[in-house]
Amino acid sequence: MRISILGAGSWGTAISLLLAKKNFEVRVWDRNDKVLDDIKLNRKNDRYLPGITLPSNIIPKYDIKEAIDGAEMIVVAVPSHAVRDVCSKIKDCVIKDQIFISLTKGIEDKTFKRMSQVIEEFFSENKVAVLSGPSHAEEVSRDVPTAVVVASKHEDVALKVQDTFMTPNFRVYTNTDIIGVEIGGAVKNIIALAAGISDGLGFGDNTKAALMTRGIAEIARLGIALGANPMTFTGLSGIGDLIVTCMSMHSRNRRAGILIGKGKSLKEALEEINMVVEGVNTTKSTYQLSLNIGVEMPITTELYNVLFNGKDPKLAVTELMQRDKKDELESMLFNKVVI
Ligand SMILES: NC(=O)c1ccc[n+]([C@@H]2O[C@H](COP(=O)([O-])OP(=O)(O)OC[C@H]3O[C@@H](n4cnc5c(N)ncnc54)[C@H](O)[C@@H]3O)[C@@H](O)[C@H]2O)c1
Ligand SMILES: O=P(O)(O)OC[C@H](O)CO
Repeated sequence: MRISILGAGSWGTAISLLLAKKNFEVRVWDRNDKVLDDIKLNRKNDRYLPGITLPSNIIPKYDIKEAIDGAEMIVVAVPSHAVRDVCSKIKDCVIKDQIFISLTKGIEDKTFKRMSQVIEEFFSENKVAVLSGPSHAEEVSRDVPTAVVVASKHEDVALKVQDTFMTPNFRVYTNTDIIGVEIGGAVKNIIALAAGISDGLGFGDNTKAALMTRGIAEIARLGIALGANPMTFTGLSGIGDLIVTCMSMHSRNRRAGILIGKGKSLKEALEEINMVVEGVNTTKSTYQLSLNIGVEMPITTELYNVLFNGKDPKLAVTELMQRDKKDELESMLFNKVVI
């Protein structure tokens, strides 16, 4: 089988390697020719996944149309702000049997669409799946045991993707709740940024546990309001991805947060990380979405003010701590409005 990967960043490259080890023909496209040159000439991607050798059945393609030609699956691995543009580049050459798999974690600015919805807007006749869960590229590329989830409205597609991606060290579960899987994967990046800020400010494990627990409560509140199954937030793309992103030093979101907590500006932090920090754009879109649909998201709101209104992170923490007194179970009664 031929599989096309659009985006040779860390995750696109790690997934290319996983699929290449399964002997698929993997065609990789990236907008950055230097990355493709490195794969072609040196069998490496030093910019995004240093120290990993890439086999010869990962074939770099400089022309995106050539990259998707004859592919049974098209894997979208670009940052969320680029998904619409990439879809528009291939809109005239996709055929309806090709399955899309989104690896991207984000909510589009202004439209508030999940990534699978952006893809479906262009390719309404194609089936779409989403692969998400706690999975840092650096560990997957070293075959560290990892469990993820594939979600699709179409069970046959979820099962096919599960078969295609599963390895002895990469365990893939299926889930039909694509809304919950995408909201969990996108919004945990907001909480990971906040957790990093807490670490950077020198707060402790108690603070981070509080952020994570109250974080999953607000992620679930939003997801359920959008029609997700509450159980999804107890799973790999809910609490699972939240744990790995808030705890791991591989996480770009957490690392950016640490830098901000230590006093760097958002711009300085992003320059230092030099890879996509999805939580920044997702904070903007999610904050606006939560206002639009009336879902209370206090951590997201405070982070929005820190990132975009210059609020002192310490004051944000103080204000989170001093909100009105609450009953825990009542505060977790989820909004039933479905939009
Ligand atoms: N890195 C991980 O461990 C990991 C794991 C799971 C999911 N993800 C998700 O995968 C997505 C991609 O992340 P990544 O870690 O591979 O990012 P990255 O920063 O490592 O690489 C980004 C890639 O996207 C390309 N790109 C950037 N802007 C573009 C544009 N405007 N048009 C086309 N291409 C563009 C870059 O050339 C680069 O190849 C994100 O949504 C991320 O949340 C990442
Ligand atoms: O490095 P991050 O923070 O973008 O997180 C990567 C993945 O989403 C972890 O599952």
